[in-house]
Amino acid sequence: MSKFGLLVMGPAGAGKTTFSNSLIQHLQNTRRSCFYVNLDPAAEQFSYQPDLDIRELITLEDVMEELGLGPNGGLIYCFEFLLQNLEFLSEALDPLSEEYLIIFDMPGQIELYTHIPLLPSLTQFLSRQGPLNINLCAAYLLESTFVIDKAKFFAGTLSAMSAMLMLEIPHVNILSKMDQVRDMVTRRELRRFANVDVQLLQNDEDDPEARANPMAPDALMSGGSFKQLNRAVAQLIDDFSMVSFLQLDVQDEDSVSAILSHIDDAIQYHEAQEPREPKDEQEVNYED
Ligand SMILES: Nc1nc2c(ncn2[C@@H]2O[C@H](COP(=O)(O)OP(=O)(O)OP(=O)(O)O)[C@@H](O)[C@H]2O)c(=O)[nH]1
Ligand SMILES: [Mg+2]
Repeated sequence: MSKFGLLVMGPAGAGKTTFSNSLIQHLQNTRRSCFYVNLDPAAEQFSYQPDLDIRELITLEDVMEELGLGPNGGLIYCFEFLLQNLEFLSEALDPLSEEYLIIFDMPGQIELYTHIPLLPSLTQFLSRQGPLNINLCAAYLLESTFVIDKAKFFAGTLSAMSAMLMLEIPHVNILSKMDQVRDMVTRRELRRFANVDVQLLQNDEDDPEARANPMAPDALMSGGSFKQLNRAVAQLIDDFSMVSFLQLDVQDEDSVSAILSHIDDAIQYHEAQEPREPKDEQEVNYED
């Protein structure tokens, strides 16, 4: 039988730990079991004490001090060390039953999600292709405040897409910290960002505000070669047409619950919890 797990990923400060905590709170409120794994070797404080913590194996601080590495090199060393000591994960996770949702709270270094092949190796080990046989889903968080600066938003969208393509596991993208943008952007506009309407990236050519303030980020985006780059990025995202975002407000339990429903669907959690039908007696007789 397989287990269930969620990799909470995304750039630094996107709200991964806060989301993990609100998810744990919601799971507890709805009497579901969860197992919280911190995989950030530089994490400092937690509202919920992790059930398993990479810092018991290795910490970024020790690596930086003892090997003289910087924070990014140090993080890569920590993940390589984890991959050489996978029994640290399997000893804790193997005994868990399929009722548990295992939440992996990941670090925010963006290179982990773009070009370094450490996460694919880790997911391979955790997922159904590996010995732990976990039905895994990735949740990629992007700060909703990025919608204020379209170039930033689309750069973030590309990083989400890169993680999706690299990990090859079910994936939900989430715009986090929605409380921070509700008063700044209309619902209609937010919907366009959530559905990744690539026209948003191309419309600035006719934007009078951009023309009035040529140094504003949106105006810079409409300059010659940048315009061409934007068109190419828009085309790329459009070609894949598989990026959209759910909207998360951690203060609102309904919002957390709606996101969990998407995750449950992706990992087919409820199907596994349904009691299995006893074999039809007639069918057994017929087979006999
Ligand atoms: N207003 C608001 N602030 C938030 C929300 N989620 C997180 N924050 C704040 O954003 C900051 C970063 O949140 P974290 O949850 O630590 O983000 P993280 O992605 O785990 O960060 P790293 O692990 O350092 O990459 C903290 O100051 C949080 O209080 C949110 O939904 N709304
Ligand atoms: Mg964190």
